[in-house]
Amino acid sequence: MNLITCKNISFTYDGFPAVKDLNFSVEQGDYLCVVGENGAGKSTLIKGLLRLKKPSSGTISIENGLMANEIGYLPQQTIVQKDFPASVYEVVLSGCLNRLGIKPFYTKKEKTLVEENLLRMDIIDLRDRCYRELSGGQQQRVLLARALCSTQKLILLDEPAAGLDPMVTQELYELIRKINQDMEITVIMVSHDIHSAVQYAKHILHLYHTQLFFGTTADYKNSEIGRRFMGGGFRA
Ligand SMILES: Nc1ncnc2c1ncn2[C@@H]1O[C@H](COP(=O)(O)OP(=O)(O)OP(=O)(O)O)[C@@H](O)[C@H]1O
Repeated sequence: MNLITCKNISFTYDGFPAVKDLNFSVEQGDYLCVVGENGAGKSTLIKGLLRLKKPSSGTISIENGLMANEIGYLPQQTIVQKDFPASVYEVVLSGCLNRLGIKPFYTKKEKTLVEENLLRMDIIDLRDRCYRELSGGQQQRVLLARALCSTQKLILLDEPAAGLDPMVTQELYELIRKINQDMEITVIMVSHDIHSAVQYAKHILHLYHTQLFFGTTADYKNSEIGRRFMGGGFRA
């Protein structure tokens, strides 16, 4: 069953094309990696899926009862975000904002959800620590727990492993795999790490200002573009 269907979507900035003619769909339970070189249009697409940026043409259909505010999002980390002066608990609790509705305060239900996700991400011991004092890997676990408070259906991750050392990166990918397999949450992840992308993802979307490939990971590995990109010798 499709969760997201994109038909002929294009995005522009001030009239200049950023990425165009994207046609792909994401099924419930899928794990899609969006790959491509710098400036290919990956983050722009993520902003489109989050409704932060409107396509200049084409349609994005969000289906199967998924509301736009039920998407968990782990943004690309900026210096400012890394320096956020709040406790781990507060950062994770803020992921429940979309559940508040007209309620003025968080209830036991949201607080229980926060505890569950702190446990799932193995960061319960960090709950009272200041977010900005944590290591990069710990910060990403906090942001994953926050994203899981926002959704039971879909998480979007923009370069979650950027700046992490190889061991912490592997641990993070394993956590994301568990979120996908054990919690049955659909994953859409932007990644520069093509080798891990083909190790974990079920589908690959390769962009370079347009769609160069969309299909299963097995087909991507056997494709000309997949072989070239994995070999490091890719030029569009
Ligand atoms: N706010 C903006 N204003 C103008 N142009 C932009 C803006 N954001 C992105 N672009 C342009 O849109 C194109 C796609 O950028 P985007 O950030 O989506 O690529 P990306 O694949 O995510 O790159 P990276 O891997 O470096 O993060 C690029 O040509 C970029 O210069």
